[in-house]
Amino acid sequence: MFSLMATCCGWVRRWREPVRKVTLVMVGLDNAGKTATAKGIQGEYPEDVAPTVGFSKVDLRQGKFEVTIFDLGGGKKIRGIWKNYYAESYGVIFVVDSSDEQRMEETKETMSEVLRHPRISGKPILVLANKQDKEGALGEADVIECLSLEQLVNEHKCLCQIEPCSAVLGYGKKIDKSIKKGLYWLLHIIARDFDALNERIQKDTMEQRALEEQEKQERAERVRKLREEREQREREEAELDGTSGLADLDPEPVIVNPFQPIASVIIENEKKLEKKRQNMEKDNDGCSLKHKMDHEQIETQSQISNSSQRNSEFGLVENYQEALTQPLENEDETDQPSSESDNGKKKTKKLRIKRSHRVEPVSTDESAPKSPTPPPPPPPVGWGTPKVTRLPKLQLLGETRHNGNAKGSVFRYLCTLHPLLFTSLLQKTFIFGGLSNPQPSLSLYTKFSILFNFLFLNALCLYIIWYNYIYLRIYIKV
Ligand SMILES: Nc1nc2c(ncn2[C@@H]2O[C@H](COP(=O)(O)OP(=O)(O)OP(=O)(O)O)[C@@H](O)[C@H]2O)c(=O)[nH]1
Ligand SMILES: [Mg+2]
Repeated sequence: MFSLMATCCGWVRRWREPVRKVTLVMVGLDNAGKTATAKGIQGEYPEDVAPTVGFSKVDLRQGKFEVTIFDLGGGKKIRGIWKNYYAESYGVIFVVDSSDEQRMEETKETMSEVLRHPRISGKPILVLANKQDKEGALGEADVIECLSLEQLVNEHKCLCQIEPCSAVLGYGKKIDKSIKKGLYWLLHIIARDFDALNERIQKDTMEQRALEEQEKQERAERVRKLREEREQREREEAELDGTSGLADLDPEPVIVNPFQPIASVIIENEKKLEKKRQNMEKDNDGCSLKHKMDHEQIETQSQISNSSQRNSEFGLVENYQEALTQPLENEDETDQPSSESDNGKKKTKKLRIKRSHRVEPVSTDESAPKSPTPPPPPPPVGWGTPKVTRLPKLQLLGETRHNGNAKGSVFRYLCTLHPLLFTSLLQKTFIFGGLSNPQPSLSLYTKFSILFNFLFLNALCLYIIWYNYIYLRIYIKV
């Protein structure tokens, strides 16, 4: 009777207990099965899990506990973040891949590191020897032995429970009972020492937050200093640049600017051409005509360089020279008799263009016999816009000045534009034996067809005449 009453009192006491928020950390090497286990606890299908980068959070209600599990990524590079979660955790779930014997040493070191941490030492730890479903997986005793678990937990005064399990066997209510049992044990231990643990966690959390705040301020200070240093450096560099700008004024070897004005390049090219020509002159001293021609060429080139069509390319200048040389030479040949006959007249030089592909020998020998009928010189062409023989401006008929009357103009216009009229007239004479009838023996059918044709064409012509007459009336006051 008394025992029944005591049990009832226990139930009532537990029922009246406040809801406790508990935070747990789930750690272990990568690929151990942490996320699969967490998913199974949460009631989700534990397969199709990807490696955790950072952490994932699982919330569940277990009796009077609101449990939050931080499933932390187990990769080597992520393990550094584990310590950030130690302060607020009431206990640890350490997942071990029992089937991976080769990584047991690494697992042992990692576990030792965790338990050694001041914010974990003394807190309860649940070791899940996972992947028991796999062939060759180590049993509970082997895992304890491999990890030297007893020694570790004794060393760090941690209450420990090991559960051989498989995270993929089931999930939710059908989760592996070992996982469920292990979780109950952990929560039970936490509940038992909750007040002491809670006090420690509050303290550790405050310290952790203070530490984080301090680190944050230190980081901000570091960033500020770095920024100031950078700004200072930039200012100094700017000042240095300013002084170096003045230093540029000092006479120092000047690097020749490759981008020079186009005019200077042309002048330079002209000088080069002149030098070339002078060399050629030396080779041919006796030729005064050539000298004269060269002089003219140089003059012409200077005109070119002054014109708007300036070109800095040396090659192009040479092309112009070639184009100019040939006409000048030809001109010399053709103008020779006139200059001999009439020296007093002022000679106007005209540039003439020849087709570049036509090559004519330069006649340096003046005494050479000339052809009796020299070819007519090519038409003169200037460097400006060539003169075009313009067509007479089109005018309206009404605006043209004719000697005859306007009606005569209309008739001429119609007769010119519509030869059909004349065709029909010819047909008329042809059929009815007018002026000439070359085929008098035509059949009646042919005559009718021609007559029909004649009538149709006449009608068409009349329509055209009428249309033109109406159209032209607009322009001509008949
Ligand atoms: N056979 C078997 N496979 C499991 C078991 N638990 C997890 N796995 C598989 O092991 C692989 C890794 O599982 P995870 O849960 O991602 O491992 P983890 O510890 O979270 O890995 P990290 O997130 O990288 O730290 C997955 O392919 C799971 O399906 C198990 O009990 N048995
Ligand atoms: Mg994971």
